[in-house]
Amino acid sequence: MPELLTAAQMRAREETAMKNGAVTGAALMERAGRGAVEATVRTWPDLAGGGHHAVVLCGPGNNGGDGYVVARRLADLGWTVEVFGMGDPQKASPDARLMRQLWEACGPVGQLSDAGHGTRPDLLVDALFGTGLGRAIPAETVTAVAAVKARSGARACRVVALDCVSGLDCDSGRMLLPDGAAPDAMAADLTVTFHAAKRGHYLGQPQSRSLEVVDIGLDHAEDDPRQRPAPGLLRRIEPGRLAPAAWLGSVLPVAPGAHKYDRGHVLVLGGGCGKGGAGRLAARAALRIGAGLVTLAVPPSALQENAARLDAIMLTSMKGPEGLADILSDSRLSCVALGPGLGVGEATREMVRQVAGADRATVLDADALSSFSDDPDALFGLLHARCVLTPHEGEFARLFPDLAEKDRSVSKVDAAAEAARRSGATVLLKGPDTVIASPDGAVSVNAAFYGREAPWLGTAGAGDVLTGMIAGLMGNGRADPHLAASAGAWLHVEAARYVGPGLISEDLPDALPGLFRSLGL
Ligand SMILES: NC(=O)C1=CN([C@@H]2O[C@H](COP(=O)(O)OP(=O)(O)OC[C@H]3O[C@@H](n4cnc5c(N)ncnc54)[C@H](O)[C@@H]3O)[C@@H](O)[C@H]2O)[C@@H](O)CC1
Ligand SMILES: [K+]
Repeated sequence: MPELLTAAQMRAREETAMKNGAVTGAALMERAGRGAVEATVRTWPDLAGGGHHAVVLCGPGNNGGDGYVVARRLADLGWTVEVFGMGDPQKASPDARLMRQLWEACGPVGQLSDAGHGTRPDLLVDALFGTGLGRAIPAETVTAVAAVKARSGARACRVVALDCVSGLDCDSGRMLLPDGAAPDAMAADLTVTFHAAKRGHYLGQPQSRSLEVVDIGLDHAEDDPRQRPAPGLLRRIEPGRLAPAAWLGSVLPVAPGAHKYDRGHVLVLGGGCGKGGAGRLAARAALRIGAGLVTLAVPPSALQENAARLDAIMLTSMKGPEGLADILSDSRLSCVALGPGLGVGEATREMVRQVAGADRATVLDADALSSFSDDPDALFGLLHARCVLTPHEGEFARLFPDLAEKDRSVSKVDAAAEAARRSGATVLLKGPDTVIASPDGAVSVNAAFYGREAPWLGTAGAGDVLTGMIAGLMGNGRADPHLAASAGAWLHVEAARYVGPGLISEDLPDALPGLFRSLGL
């Protein structure tokens, strides 16, 4: 699975290569600019060849340096290129200064304030700011981008951003914009980034429709998605260089000749009469993803309702928390999932105490988390390393108020990592950019961006299904909590995409067989 770098990690990679004498900064910049032009033409083949018109906006740093390379390369291809720059060239790095000079042999550099004059370009190149951004971008850059877009009238020109959309904090995914700017003021159609994607590309609201990573000749760390990510590095959940079947084959309980007991026995604690849908969704997902057996335990009053709805899922009666100890005494139960539909209060707290005390793989969601809003430390005191918490932002804020989204001073990655450290459990913080963090520092992100969008996954019960999927994966014992949560989150999005718009949560577990087939499993 590909790693996602912070700005500092990227700088360190570049500096190491330059110190080793493997490459010069100017050569990296040249490769970046050339790679950006190639990726642009690959994305829009109609832009191949000459005769097109580009406007390139160059910032004061090395991102601007990349922009001057792009301008020169496009001119070499026979394009008409207008370049507008900002900042004092004497203060730029030697590499950026060199690239500006090389461009100046081809054409002038105008003032950013003049970028609105002229005819509609075919391409706008945003080379204003990259990984060196330290604060909100200046208003003049937002004005210049708007002015070039306005040249285009109703037929918007294509926008390519070099390294990132200017204003993107490459570590947190936040947009650092001047007051009054629209959130999507700098939005691009394509981002071409260099060497590896940065964290910010996969966090928050994506500002670019697509993302291309181009190689600039730096070394890549070897990464095997079947292993835990190295602490300190953020991994994007994706099979990467492995085929999905090879990756998921290490996680899914599909070993030939396996007995149903080899595939795990998942216990789901379900809600009372009329509140059983969430538990049933989780139970069905656990069974569909491959658990050998799934038992749903419900209060006696809900037995009839559930008996009428279940076949392969076994049903047992549980007379409140007092009845749980007896059920948990079955040593073949390999994973317990609880929370969806359970209700908030002391009964649920007691169930969590007992389940955590049973020292089994455990997934805690929804009401199992919210029941500890008044005393999160009491929950953390119960948890162990085989627990996975699956909060959405609201549930997360109840357990970790100081890390809550609305006044989060750190990135979502750092918030989830701190939550995992504090709770001693793997924390899966939901969203289109789902972050999974474990107490040992392993962090992964599953982003439904860049062609993996599944907005229809925001539907009632989808979280209950995710709980069941992770429980099913943990129950068979082949995946540790981090890998099970990662694979569960990935499959959850893939299943939603497999079904498409119109999806309801009931569809998700039932999409798994077809999805598995399509993935070659
Ligand atoms: N270092 C290298 O060897 C390479 C760097 N590359 C490019 O270089 C970029 C990073 O370059 P830099 O570190 O120079 O960073 P940037 O080009 O992102 O910007 C840094 C410059 O902008 C100024 N600045 C930052 N925030 C500002 C704000 N809000 N308002 C006004 N000025 C602001 C800084 O003082 C500095 O002059 C990458 O994103 C990538 O595009 C690539 O060419 C690949 C090789
Ligand atoms: K940029």
